[in-house]
Amino acid sequence: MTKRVEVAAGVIFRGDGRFLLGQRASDTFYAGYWEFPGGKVEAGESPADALIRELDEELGIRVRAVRPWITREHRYEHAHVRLHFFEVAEWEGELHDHVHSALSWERVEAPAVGPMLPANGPILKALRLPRRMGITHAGEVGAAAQLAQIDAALAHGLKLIQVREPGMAAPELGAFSAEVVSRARQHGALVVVNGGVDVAEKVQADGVHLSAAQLMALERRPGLEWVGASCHTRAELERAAALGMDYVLLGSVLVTPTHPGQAGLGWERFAELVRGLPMPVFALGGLQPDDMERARRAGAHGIAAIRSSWAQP
Ligand SMILES: Nc1nc2c([nH]c(=O)n2[C@@H]2O[C@H](COP(=O)(O)OP(=O)(O)OP(=O)(O)O)[C@@H](O)[C@H]2O)c(=O)[nH]1
Repeated sequence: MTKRVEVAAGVIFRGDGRFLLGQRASDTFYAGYWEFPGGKVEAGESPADALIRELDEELGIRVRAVRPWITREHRYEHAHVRLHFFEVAEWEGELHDHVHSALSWERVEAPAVGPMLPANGPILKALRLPRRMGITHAGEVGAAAQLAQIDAALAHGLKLIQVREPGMAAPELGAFSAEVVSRARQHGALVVVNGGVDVAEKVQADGVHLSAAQLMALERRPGLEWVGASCHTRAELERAAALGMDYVLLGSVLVTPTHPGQAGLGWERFAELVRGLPMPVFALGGLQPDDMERARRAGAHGIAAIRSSWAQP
């Protein structure tokens, strides 16, 4: 039987948005491959404590705060590893590497070094996913007003939009989505369309967003670059993981104006539900831009919002 290994690894960002990779030394498995700093969890240690220890031993830095992010399993020839990825939120000290043959600060859009450890492909893809998702509500404000709000938000740096217009019939949804895609392209932003794979493909969106019901009925992941789904329960989250979704939305975290009588999950329950998942999770439901840190400390990749995404800054 292959041995099972728990590993903690950290994504360390610096001020210009680049993140750190290390090249494995010549006396290890996969020598020359690139990895996130980290290492094995020792008996009696939590993955977060292991990461703090490893980053001190490997890089000589003292980590003050980590955020749980994604957990993935991979079978190597030598071991079956479970990788607990964290984002390193606060650290001190100067980097002095003690274990890698080289270090490199890389851009999330396109890391230039390689090859990467085989388990890390989905992690690098997840890093490309923006932290904020704006969800449209043209059904409420009208298509022209929504497009104007999108232009303003794109100009202010929004990089991910979900077109969600349950009131539009297919032709109208197609025309509206095509408008959103053409505007987003000019800003290098991604668009996922909620409303079926056909519409998403027809308008050449970057991806498709599935409802929880569509997710539960799905047999295999559609072929678009980004496929995500809305989830409310652990069973839906597990189904999304099994089908290889690139991201999910989980909510409602707080009480929202659209569902006033419905209690929110709250951050504690949110954190419990997302623990150990292999894909990034956006927190959704009554959130404001400055809820970002709270969400990430609870294990979210970022936040998704309707109203607060389109409010004038
Ligand atoms: N640190 C780190 N390990 C990773 C990443 N991705 C990944 O698959 N791994 C795997 O997780 C394990 C990390 O263990 P390690 O770095 O403590 O140990 P190692 O393989 O160098 O061996 P050793 O400590 O026994 O000498 C290795 O099997 C490695 O291939 C990653 O991004 N960072």
